[in-house]
Amino acid sequence: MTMDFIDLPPMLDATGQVRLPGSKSISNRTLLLAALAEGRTEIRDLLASDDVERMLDALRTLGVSWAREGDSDHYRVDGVAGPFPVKAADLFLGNAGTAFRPLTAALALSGGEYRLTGVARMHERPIGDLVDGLRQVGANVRYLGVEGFPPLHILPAAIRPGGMLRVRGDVSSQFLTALLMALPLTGTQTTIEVVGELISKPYISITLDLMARFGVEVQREGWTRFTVPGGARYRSPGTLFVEGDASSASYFLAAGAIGGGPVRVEGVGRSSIQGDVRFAEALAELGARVDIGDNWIEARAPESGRLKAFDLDLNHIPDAAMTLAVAALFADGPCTLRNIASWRVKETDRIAAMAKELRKVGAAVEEGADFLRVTPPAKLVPAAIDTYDDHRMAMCFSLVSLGGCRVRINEPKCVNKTFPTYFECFASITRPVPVIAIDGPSASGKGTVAARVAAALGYHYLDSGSLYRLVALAARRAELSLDDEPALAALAACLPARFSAARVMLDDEDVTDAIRSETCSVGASRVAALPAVRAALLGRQHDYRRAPGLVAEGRDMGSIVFPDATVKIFLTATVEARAQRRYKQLMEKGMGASMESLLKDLHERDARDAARTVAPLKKLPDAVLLDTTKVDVEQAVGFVLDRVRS
Ligand SMILES: Nc1ncnc2c1ncn2[C@@H]1O[C@H](COP(=O)(O)OP(=O)(O)OP(=O)(O)O)[C@@H](O)[C@H]1O
Ligand SMILES: Nc1ccn([C@@H]2O[C@H](COP(=O)(O)O)[C@@H](O)[C@H]2O)c(=O)n1
Repeated sequence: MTMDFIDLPPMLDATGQVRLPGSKSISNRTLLLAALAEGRTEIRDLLASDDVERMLDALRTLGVSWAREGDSDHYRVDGVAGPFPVKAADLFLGNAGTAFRPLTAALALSGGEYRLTGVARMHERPIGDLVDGLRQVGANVRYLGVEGFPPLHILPAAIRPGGMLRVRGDVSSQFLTALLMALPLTGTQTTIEVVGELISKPYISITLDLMARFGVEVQREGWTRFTVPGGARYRSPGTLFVEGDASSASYFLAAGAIGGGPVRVEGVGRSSIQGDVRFAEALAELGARVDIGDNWIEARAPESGRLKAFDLDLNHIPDAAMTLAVAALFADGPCTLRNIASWRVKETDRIAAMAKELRKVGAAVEEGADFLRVTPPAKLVPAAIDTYDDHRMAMCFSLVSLGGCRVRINEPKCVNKTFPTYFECFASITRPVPVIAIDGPSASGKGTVAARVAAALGYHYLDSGSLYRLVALAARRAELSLDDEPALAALAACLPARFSAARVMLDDEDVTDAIRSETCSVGASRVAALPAVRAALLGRQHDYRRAPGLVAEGRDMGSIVFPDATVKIFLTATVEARAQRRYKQLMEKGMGASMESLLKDLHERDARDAARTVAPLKKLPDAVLLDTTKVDVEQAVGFVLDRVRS
């Protein structure tokens, strides 16, 4: 099976504005409350994502009528004014904790028979504390697999009126949320006592706030006792606007703090009911300059340019805290994230996953049951990041690209869980390090023009042909056959080559002239036709992309190596003109040559470069043609610079 991935190039900076998608926590809570309420609720700006779809699908199966206004994010839900009318159903809830837990509670009190299943990871996420709580009021909930975990079988039961039930608060606050939202279905006063220290309290605040908007005021004594009044019934508030997702805001605010900024997120602000808006405070403690309005937050890099090391208790912002773990890569010292044990039972074991992936980019990481300590590396290392079907892993690690380091995000579609357009939004506020790609046949003048353009712009310069020439030379010295693809690829992967000033070194030998010999030219063109050799040289070429920019020349710069190049030039000249230039060049270097053999060699190399199956030389539709047959070097350089500046 092939792995899907997205490659993020190193970014120059981050600045701009993002309209946030709706909050997942508010969207799924609002849908459930609207479904159980009396009357019609108009929900504006509902999040469009996998988790919300799971909830919408389930509600429809359970007999709730809802409709979407065209393609918009506006929905109309006709509440059923009490327990669900459909009394038997099988529900698949994916990996949506915000659907699974509250629906479990609401269905356990609905007097029907239901089976609730999810993806494999959902079946590894504990639910025993919620089931124990529901059993205390008489609910009949059974485990279909492992005791304490989904899938669940819910059966009709006589719910005992009133009284008291106890639930653990130190594993997931969603258990308490689920009970609170479901208990009004009993119609009797019930008090919930929280056992253990309640984690993620701000999420309970969201629950209480939304219940109140639907007409049910829960009495709270600290964070230990919650009383749902008798006779409480949900009533539609009419229209309800879903705030932007504060956890999703964290990636963009961190981008502003790391990549210069300012980056502004719209949809959350001072008046938000989401606990994760307090990520902005944490970022400010790291030295970022943060401004906040009623419905927006903006972040910029610290005055000093570098984030400060931190040691923070992040229990109140468990989701957004993940963003801080990656922001730690950009801090001026070791950073500690404390009180994050709940990460272990999320979409994946986030402490273990975060530690493993941070190490890949060069950080030193210490992990404990409920903490992470991240020591940033002196220099980030390009890596392929695994995402564990966890949207937040994918979104967090996009920030690595702001450290001048390319990063590959494996299985990026996991962002669909909460933010399907995440990578488009990230692209809209970031500027990749620009690349000018100049491709063309041998002796067309690519190298000469590219080097001058790079000098004029102060950019780095990549002569990709020299890498193939080096492989050919090293292969000859190692007496490798030019047909032995695996051996040549292994050689290419660890080529001991260095480029210093205008000299090319192989080990400690200056091979600048040696790689220009006709034998190396022919050898280069042969090894360049081997896919494994090309693949082995790809990462090395990508590493040339560094701020402030790169001019790269070769045969496949615009097509394969830097397909997102800002400017693509196909530089060519007639084969006769090219042969003459090469002849003159060799004569000037005191090297003998014959026009006849040069013409033959160019014809052969052109044919081989154009005919090979991998990365064949050809002009791309998005490349600009520059024929230099009758154009001198100055004019050619001017042409490219005009394109870059236009
Ligand atoms: N527009 C031009 N007019 C005349 N001579 C040129 C022009 N462009 C380049 N040259 C000369 O042609 C010779 C070959 O150019 P250069 O080495 O830059 O080509 P190249 O395309 O990089 O070749 P290769 O692919 O073999 O490395 C050089 O001596 C260079 O000075
Ligand atoms: N991107 C590239 C660059 C070069 N090649 C092959 O290497 C040979 C030598 O390149 P020069 O630019 O130094 O002439 C060339 O003939 C190509 O076969 C390539 O495939 N891709």
